[in-house]
Amino acid sequence: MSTSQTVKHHQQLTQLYLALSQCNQAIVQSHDKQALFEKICRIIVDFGHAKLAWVGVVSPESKQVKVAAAFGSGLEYLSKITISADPHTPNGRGPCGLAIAHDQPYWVQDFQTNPIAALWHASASEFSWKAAAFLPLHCEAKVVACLSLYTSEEQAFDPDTQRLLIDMVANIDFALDRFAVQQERTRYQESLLASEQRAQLVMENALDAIINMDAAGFIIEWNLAAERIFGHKRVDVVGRSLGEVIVPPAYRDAHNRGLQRLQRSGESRLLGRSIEIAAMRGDGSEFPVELTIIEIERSGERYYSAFLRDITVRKEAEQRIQYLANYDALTGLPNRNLLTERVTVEIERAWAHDGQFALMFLDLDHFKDVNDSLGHRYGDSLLVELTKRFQSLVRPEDTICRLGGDEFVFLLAGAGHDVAQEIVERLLKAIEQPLVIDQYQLAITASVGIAIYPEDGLDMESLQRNADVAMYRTKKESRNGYRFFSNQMQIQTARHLQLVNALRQAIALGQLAVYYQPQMDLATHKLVGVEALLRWQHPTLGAVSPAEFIPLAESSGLIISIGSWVLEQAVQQVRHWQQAGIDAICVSVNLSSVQFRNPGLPALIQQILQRYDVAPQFLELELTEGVALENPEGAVNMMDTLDKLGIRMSIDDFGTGYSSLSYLKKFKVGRLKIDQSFVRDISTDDEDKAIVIAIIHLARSLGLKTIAEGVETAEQKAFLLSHGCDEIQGYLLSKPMPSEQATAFLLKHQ
Ligand SMILES: Nc1nc2c(ncn2[C@@H]2O[C@H](COP(=O)(O)O[C@H]3[C@@H](O)[C@H](n4cnc5c(=O)[nH]c(N)nc54)O[C@@H]3COP(=O)(O)O)[C@@H](O)[C@H]2O)c(=O)[nH]1
Repeated sequence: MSTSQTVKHHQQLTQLYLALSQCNQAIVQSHDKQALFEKICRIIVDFGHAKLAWVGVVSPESKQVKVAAAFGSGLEYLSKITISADPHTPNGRGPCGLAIAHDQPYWVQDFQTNPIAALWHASASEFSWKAAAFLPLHCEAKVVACLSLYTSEEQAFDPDTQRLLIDMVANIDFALDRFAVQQERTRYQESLLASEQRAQLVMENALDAIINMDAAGFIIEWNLAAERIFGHKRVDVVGRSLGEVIVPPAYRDAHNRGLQRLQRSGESRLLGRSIEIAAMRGDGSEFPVELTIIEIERSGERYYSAFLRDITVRKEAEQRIQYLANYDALTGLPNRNLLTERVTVEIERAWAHDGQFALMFLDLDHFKDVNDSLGHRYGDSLLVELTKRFQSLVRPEDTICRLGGDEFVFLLAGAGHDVAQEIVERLLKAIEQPLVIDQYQLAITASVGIAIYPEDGLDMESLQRNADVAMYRTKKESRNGYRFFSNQMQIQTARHLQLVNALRQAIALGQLAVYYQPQMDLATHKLVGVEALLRWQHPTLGAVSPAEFIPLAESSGLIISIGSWVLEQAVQQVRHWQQAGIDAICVSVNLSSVQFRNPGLPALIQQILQRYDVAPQFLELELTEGVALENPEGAVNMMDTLDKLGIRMSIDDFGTGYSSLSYLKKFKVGRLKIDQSFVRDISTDDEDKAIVIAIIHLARSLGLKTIAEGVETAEQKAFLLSHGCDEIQGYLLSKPMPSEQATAFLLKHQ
């Protein structure tokens, strides 16, 4: 190198050192990379004798290099070019792109001729650039930008210059790292601030009480919800122990023990779990809360956040639901659910100690009448009043349950037959005492059935079923009384079930038949009628008595279809007889109360009579006293309607029931049938004689005829004739006969 060249080189290096020192000052003074890039470009041009310097930032996604800062001549050149760092595109394979892609400085000492810079030769000659350098800039060890500088001299970047520029770039890299750290720190601080502000907002607007404590359990934060829920102001509680402020005295020891364990071992059964506990308000009142505690570690210190929700309303609702699930809303008595639980406990107890207990079913007699006549309000009041009486009569260990309606069940703990009997008699006596509700004096009775564990059942279901069976037996036989369950009842219940099931199909299977028993006028000795009597011949059960199956047909509702069928058979039979020349015979058909209450009865009878073209006076309906007197007003109306249709009616089994003479006068009946129980011993029993004579006189005074049933002997017949009885029916004449036999009988005796 010549002397002049050496001097020039020396000057050039001096300039570059100056540029490096300026650059370092710029690094110290700049607060962000944009400002730094701008200063760097200016320094390189001003002190480094470059014609142009620019910094291009690489987009991580598109790899496009965008000018971030530039200084020097030929700035317009930068607006024309597109540079990329993607080596798959032509402008990505230039010196700038390669420097970025390979992460290495790229020195182009002959910029106007070097083929790598071919795309930029024209611009280079336009702006007289001879050499150029491209140096990747880094941030956190990644290439993020490129510093490009152009000189007017070829071969401008000798090794010393290159080293100085590389040092400069290393310093810029250091500055970029620092900016990144600062930026990250600023972002973190901003987000920390934001999250603290958010946390504060959440805390103050939370519906739940949020209480922060230090590790010793002293309150450090107390939000607005805590003020509202506990009735303590923040200023009054911060610094105080949580236990002292919100834990009721009864639980404070336990709270303190838990806190000590937490301090000792860092463990608590409460941490991170949600539990329900009792808390205390400022006024000392206790209330239930749901509590969750979490642990927070801040700068090596442990803190605790307690979240507390007032669950008073929820607890009350739960208690109400629990109550409704187990108690009857009207009387407050346990319901079936609770009874089941208590019976289960009682069974376990009795099983373990070889003990016993009683289950008692109580059903009020004719309670429906109270509801129907006075309204449900009175029905309800009656149940409530009776409940009070029951409660005063049982022992504390007993359970009274209302199943619904007028059905009560008593679980008499440890009670055997004698205790149960003593209690039920007390109860029945108490029920009988009239109850005064408003202006009404109500008299009611009850029917009770009792089953004893273990003889009448080992489980709730069988005890309940058997007590029910016994109760129904009481209802059927007497009402206002009680029965203990017996095996006989069980057998009967099973038979009843069997009969009802068989009866359902009896008509369809042709098992039913109507028999006819003749009736004779005592004065004329002429046959005046027949009674239609139903017979059931079952293939395996044999002949089933109507005395047994008619009540079952009534209680199961089957009597409606069976009764209609009997009516139709009887009327059809009359038609056949009339066609056969037997024309003065009236058929009497027994009518059950269920049929008699059916408003469709008159229309049904009319249809049947029309269908067989039989005049109404050839049909008589036999009603028992009970049927007629169950609802006398309704009976009078029904009888009036039937009477208007020309149908005859009689009162069956007269004398066995309680006859109201005032109603009897209003009933449109033509005959009273003297019950066979009075006829049976008429020759020997003076009382029966007197009753029969009285019935005959009564009938006569009301303008009614009398017919005696069950007449078996000539003696009975003679007695009845001598006392003015009009007609007789009984084995003396004939037993009930099937249709053909009855036809032959009538033909023979007419
Ligand atoms: N609702 C309906 N009830 C009916 C119907 N068919 C019959 N019944 C009722 O069933 C009860 C029993 O009837 P039954 O076994 O037929 O007994 C009747 C006669 O057979 C019997 N009787 C007749 N004469 C004598 C006699 O001289 N001695 C004697 N020991 N028994 C005799 O008496 C019963 C008469 O019944 P009733 O006149 O109706 O009181 C019975 O209550 C029938 O009413 C039906 O279709 N529907």
